[in-house]
Amino acid sequence: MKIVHVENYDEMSMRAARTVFNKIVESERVVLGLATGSTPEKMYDYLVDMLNKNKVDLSHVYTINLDEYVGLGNDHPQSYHQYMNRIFFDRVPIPKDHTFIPHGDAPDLEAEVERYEQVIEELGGVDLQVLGIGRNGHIAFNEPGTPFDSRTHVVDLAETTVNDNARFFDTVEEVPRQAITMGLDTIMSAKSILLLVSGDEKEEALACMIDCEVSEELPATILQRHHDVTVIADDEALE
Ligand SMILES: O=P(O)(O)OC[C@H]1O[C@](O)(CO)[C@@H](O)[C@@H]1O
Repeated sequence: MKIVHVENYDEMSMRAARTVFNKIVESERVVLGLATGSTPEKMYDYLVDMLNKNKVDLSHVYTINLDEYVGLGNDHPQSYHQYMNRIFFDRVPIPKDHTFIPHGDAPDLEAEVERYEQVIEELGGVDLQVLGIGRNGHIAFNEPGTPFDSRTHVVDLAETTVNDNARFFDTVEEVPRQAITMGLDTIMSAKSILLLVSGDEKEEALACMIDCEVSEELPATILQRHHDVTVIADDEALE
């Protein structure tokens, strides 16, 4: 695991954007695994600037997102579909039919998780997976206790996650209690992983991810077993 220690959120975002940009321009075809949440927001801003300034053609780029809330339709303002449109897809010339996110309002959730795994397989797997980490050590929406061999599945969100994500909704009652998420084994199948960590509220989870024994109680520890993980973390997260 390679740890890149940066000063602050801005530098983390710039470095991450550069890594994704380089991957895009150096590849003939690339599948990016994308994350949502607060952490990657500025990375997307920088990436949009870099792609547009350099007039990069994106017809060879495919994206597959980690997760989506159960019960939110693709048009719901707090859905990850809308987050991705706002922050990235609507701002760059990526073909919309190259972008994939689970459907949180699918009538048959089990069929939806199977469909999503099939999509990943048909794309040929993820080349570069961008990840954040939750305060409780979750990656994507894989909460503590999630089996390491999990593929895309439906999860019950931990109370801490519901509370943490309440800031994106008007009230905590509006936060969905379930999500569809890529599993830990799905994430570990990515060829390389870029984990972004910023802020002192992530300090404990990050320290444990690096040093604790690998355990399903802190899902991110599984990354210790991946052969190509780069962590970009700022001062506050590493202190
Ligand atoms: O970046 P944030 O908003 O702190 O979230 C951390 C992680 O939590 C999630 O938003 C899920 O709760 C992940 O998608 C994200 O990587």
